[in-house]
Amino acid sequence: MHDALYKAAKLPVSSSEQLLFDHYYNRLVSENEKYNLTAITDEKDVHIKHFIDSMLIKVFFDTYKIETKQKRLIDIGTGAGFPAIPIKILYPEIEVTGLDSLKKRIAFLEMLKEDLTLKDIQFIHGRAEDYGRDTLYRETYDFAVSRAVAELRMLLEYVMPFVKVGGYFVAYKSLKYAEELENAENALKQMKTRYIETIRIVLPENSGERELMIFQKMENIQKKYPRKAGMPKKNPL
Ligand SMILES: C[S@@+](CC[C@H](N)C(=O)[O-])C[C@H]1O[C@@H](n2cnc3c(N)ncnc32)[C@H](O)[C@@H]1O
Repeated sequence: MHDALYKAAKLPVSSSEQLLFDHYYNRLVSENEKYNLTAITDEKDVHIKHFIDSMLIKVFFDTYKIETKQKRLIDIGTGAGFPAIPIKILYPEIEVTGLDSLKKRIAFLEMLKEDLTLKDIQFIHGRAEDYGRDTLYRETYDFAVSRAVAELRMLLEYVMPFVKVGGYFVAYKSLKYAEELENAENALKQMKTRYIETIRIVLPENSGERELMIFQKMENIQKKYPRKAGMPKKNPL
């Protein structure tokens, strides 16, 4: 149990939720070799840098007084489930989708979903650029999140096609966020997205800081976006 860490981060995690995180930790470490999940394996570090870090979206929800009932959230490039799964544990009422282009990681997440008996969460295997054109997913999410996937100008083209008009994108970034923002002027324009602000949060135990960049989609985007898989990276907006 890592009660004190969660308290220090002002995260109201119950003892049953703590047990889920303990279980998640054990699975991450025991399956790491097979699925190539994380470079961080020290127990306390995983709690801070993966679990607590992922749940920092709470600061955004609280600051903007956002109602989370009957809302849908997608995590682009979720990897071993970050930030999607800790968000699901803290906000069970949110319907969550985790998308990743690595099939192995999706297999791990399916196993974890059973293990933790998580409900209303789905994992999809494929490229963001492909699913972003699929009408089952396009412009159907209230919130999108993404951590450690791509530079902002590429990331906006991956992510914003999924977000409803009026919905938010919370990009989990670090210190270089201002430089990335400067380079994203055209991407923001094409993605009909406005940058609102960056919320800076210090992690417990001197474990660094997190910058949450908040964006909002203002209008539908042109059908030609996202461009075909690989293009946003090869020729960023
Ligand atoms: C460095 S990992 C980060 C994983 C997780 N978000 C985290 O913070 O621990 C980046 C992940 O993004 C996925 N990814 C990269 N580009 C993608 C794309 N275009 N569509 C879907 N997934 C992508 C990769 O497969 C990988 O699992």
